[in-house]
Amino acid sequence: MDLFNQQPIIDHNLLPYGGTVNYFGKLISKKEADDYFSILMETIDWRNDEAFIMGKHIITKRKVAWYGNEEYAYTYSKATKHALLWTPELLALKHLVEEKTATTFNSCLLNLYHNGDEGMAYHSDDEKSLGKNTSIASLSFGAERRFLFKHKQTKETVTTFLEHGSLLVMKDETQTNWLHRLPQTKKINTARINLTFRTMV
Ligand SMILES: O=C(O)CCC(=O)C(=O)O
Ligand SMILES: [Fe+2]
Repeated sequence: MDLFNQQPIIDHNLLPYGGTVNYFGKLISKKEADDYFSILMETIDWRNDEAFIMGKHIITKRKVAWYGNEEYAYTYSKATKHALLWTPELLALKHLVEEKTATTFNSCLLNLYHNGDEGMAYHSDDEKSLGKNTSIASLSFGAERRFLFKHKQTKETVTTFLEHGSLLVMKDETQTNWLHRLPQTKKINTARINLTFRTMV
């Protein structure tokens, strides 16, 4: 056994209480992450996200896509979406993430932020279709962006950075007790792709 070539055990929790967030850092080399970024840009069926919020039809600047083991249907903000079937690259990334986290996932929500003008407001991924205390594994490619957590009761915040080729895992009661967001920033004018692997129940 090569003791110097072992993967470090990721047991550091970014959250002080009420959930578990593990940041695995750069899991994928720069070269490979660059390749994934270009391939995902080209092969994913990117669409502007639609929602009906307080009677208004909203179309986001950010683009999204949804892939899975099956053509799952999912309704949120009164818009119904259907999952597409895995592309070869998404399937390879799913296997990599499953191996690192010892968890299985059956779907993936993808986000494309063209630049720092685009972000995501505070929310929890606590929809019924995800079940309680679900694990969500988030892979990032492209521009490094800040990522924040805010506790629903104490309002305490935790901040981290999501690097090119990195993996972040949110699990246990994280979605019950904490919100998360990707803040907009004037400092970034390049694109970021994010993949969140999830388990639909
Ligand atoms: O872009 C990110 O890192 C987070 C995306 C996110 O929170 C979500 O899709 O629910
Ligand atoms: Fe989220």
